[in-house]
Amino acid sequence: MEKGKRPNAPPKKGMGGKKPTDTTDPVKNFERWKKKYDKTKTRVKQEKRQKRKPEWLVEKESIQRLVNKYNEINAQDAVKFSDFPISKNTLRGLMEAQYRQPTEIQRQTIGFALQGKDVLGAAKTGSGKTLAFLIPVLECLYRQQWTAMDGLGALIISPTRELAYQTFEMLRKVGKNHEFSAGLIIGGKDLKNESEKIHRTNIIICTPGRLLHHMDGTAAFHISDLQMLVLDEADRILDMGFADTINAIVENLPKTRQTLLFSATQTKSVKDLARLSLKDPEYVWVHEKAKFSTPATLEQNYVVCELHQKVNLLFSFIRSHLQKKVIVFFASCKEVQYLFRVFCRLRPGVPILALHGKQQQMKRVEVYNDFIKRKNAVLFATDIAARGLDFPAVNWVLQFDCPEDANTYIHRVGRTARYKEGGEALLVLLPSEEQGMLSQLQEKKVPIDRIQVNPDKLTSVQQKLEAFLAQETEQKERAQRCFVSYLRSVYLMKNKDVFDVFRLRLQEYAEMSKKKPEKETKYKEAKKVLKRHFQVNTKVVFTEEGQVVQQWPPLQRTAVPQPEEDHTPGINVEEARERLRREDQEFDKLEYRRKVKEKHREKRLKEKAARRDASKQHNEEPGEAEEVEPYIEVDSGEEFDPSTLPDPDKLHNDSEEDNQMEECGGTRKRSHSDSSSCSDEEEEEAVGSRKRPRRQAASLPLDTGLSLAEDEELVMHLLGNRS
Ligand SMILES: Nc1ncnc2c1ncn2[C@@H]1O[C@H](COP(=O)(O)OP(=O)(O)OP(=O)(O)O)[C@@H](O)[C@H]1O
Repeated sequence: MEKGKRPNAPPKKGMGGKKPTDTTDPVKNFERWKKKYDKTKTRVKQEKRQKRKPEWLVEKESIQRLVNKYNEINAQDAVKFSDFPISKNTLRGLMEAQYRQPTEIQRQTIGFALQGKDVLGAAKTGSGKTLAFLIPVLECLYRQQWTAMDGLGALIISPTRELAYQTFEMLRKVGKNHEFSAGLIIGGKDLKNESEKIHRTNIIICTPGRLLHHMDGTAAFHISDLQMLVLDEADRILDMGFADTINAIVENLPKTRQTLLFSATQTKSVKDLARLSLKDPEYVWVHEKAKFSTPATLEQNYVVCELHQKVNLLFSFIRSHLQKKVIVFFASCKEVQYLFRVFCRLRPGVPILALHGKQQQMKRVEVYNDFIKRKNAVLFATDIAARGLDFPAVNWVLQFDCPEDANTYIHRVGRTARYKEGGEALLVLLPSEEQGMLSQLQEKKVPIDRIQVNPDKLTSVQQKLEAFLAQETEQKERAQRCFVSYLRSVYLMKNKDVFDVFRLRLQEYAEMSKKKPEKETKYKEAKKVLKRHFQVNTKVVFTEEGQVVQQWPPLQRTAVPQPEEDHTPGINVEEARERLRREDQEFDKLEYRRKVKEKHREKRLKEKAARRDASKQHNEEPGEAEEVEPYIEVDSGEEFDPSTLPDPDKLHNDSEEDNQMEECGGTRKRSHSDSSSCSDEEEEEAVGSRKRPRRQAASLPLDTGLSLAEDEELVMHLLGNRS
């Protein structure tokens, strides 16, 4: 008997009142040992068997285990990516790229997509839509153990090259542990090289025009096994005139595919596209009930500013935000090109970059990467940068020109305040645009306040601009074209409540200011400017015999007699301005007369052709009614189609900016770039209805697509304002 123990004391109770294990009973001990031994033996046996299995079988079994869990997915409870039945390879890729927890759109989409459903997804800008479709793409191909031999498995269509490039980079990051091949098929790259590789590519990220090109012309391009189609920024794809292209592409894809369609904004055309391309889709509209349609961390304001003060406002803004990263949006390529040059010369003290649709592809990528890397810089851009681009740490978005509509506004401001970060946005409105734009923004749940700018506090760059223009005829020409291009873009805007070219105060804008300072002051100012040694870029081309070749676009020939030579030192700005004004008037009148003549001639030809057709039809039997195809209509058709308008510069066969300064600020660097003018909807791959008339326009006399009376009204208005 043990010391201190009462003989009749009850046995001590363990947890739950169980009796303590009796270690003295040999039979029970043996049974316990046997059980453990059997368990270990089975495990070891299993492991051995597993080891003997070929790798593909092990993988197949693990895939099957994942697939079995698809029906149990509970998106509401998913906190980490690992809460979804996702392959180890994808999970590792996500972790390595520092993505641990899914965002709302990812949480709500991934489950449906894994279950094989079609999804129509919408969420605010910067909310992580890219991963919401990249993860299902990777899983879809992994599930099927897709290899290079299987060819194309997934197709991701983006509206712009930059967005396609960005998605490609993201795919490379999160998909790096898989063995799929991926390719970027966008315009501006070597078509032959693409064609050679295309049949071995499993995931293609592309822009619509280029894709159609390959579908039509590359023999090795097979899409019959396609498993998944993704349409990213679908509304933008349609806005850019790619509806027919997308229709043609979708028609050629196998019906058994899965389709995911994403956009930050929903439009009627997206719904039409969804109807045609998706089967019983799941609608994932993450922020449908949100109070505002823009990120909560974004602060938004607008200012009302007269047209002729806008450049001063921009300069003053940049000067007071030198340590920030800013994107400035303009309405057309011409404006970006012209103001980029002007601001380079003004040297605001921060690097300025320019991104627009008519730069060479290499240049575009270079600018894109450059802006990503910089801590403080200003990017002048057209709407090619408005959608989807994920530049890190952008502090400000300034909209120099009013956006086409509230959706474009939302996408533009979405370049800042991305994924939980903060950001600020400033919209510059003309007095005539204020009411119409504000009511649109309110309707779209955009919280925006008006702020006042004291005009006296603005730095005027007026004098400097005048000095540049007086120094450089070419620059003056660009300014004119920028002006016309701006007016044209305003004239072509559909929403006339906001954009009314006839309410613009053009005279002030054309002259920048009516105020005439003292003559002496101007002279002094011009001398000061000269002292600062502004470099003037000129390009002179010689023939082999050493003769100077006429520049292209042709310089505006002098239409007024040359004044006698002025021997005063420096520039007589007043005199130069007056002469330029008179030249403009004369030149415009001559041009106008020529265009009207052309127009009449063209009209006569058209009428003749119509008469010929009519008589032909009369002789023919009446045919059957045209078959109606279920294609998507983007526009109502009542509206005027701006794509039928040529760019005024196409008439000049614009190849002006060979020797363009592409970046300026701290360091000045010269580089070659092709650039001609375009407004930005003119992404050069646009092969749909928008592009073709444009190409023809380059060789035809000016056809604005408007009626003769409308043409005359617009031109008379412009001339009237300038005389
Ligand atoms: N789960 C996540 N965890 C952390 N960061 C994320 C996550 N998902 C996305 N991000 C980051 O959020 C940013 C925005 O993502 P993304 O570009 O996919 O947004 P978006 O919704 O497509 O925006 P937009 O509508 O402007 O195209 C990116 O920088 C991305 O790296």
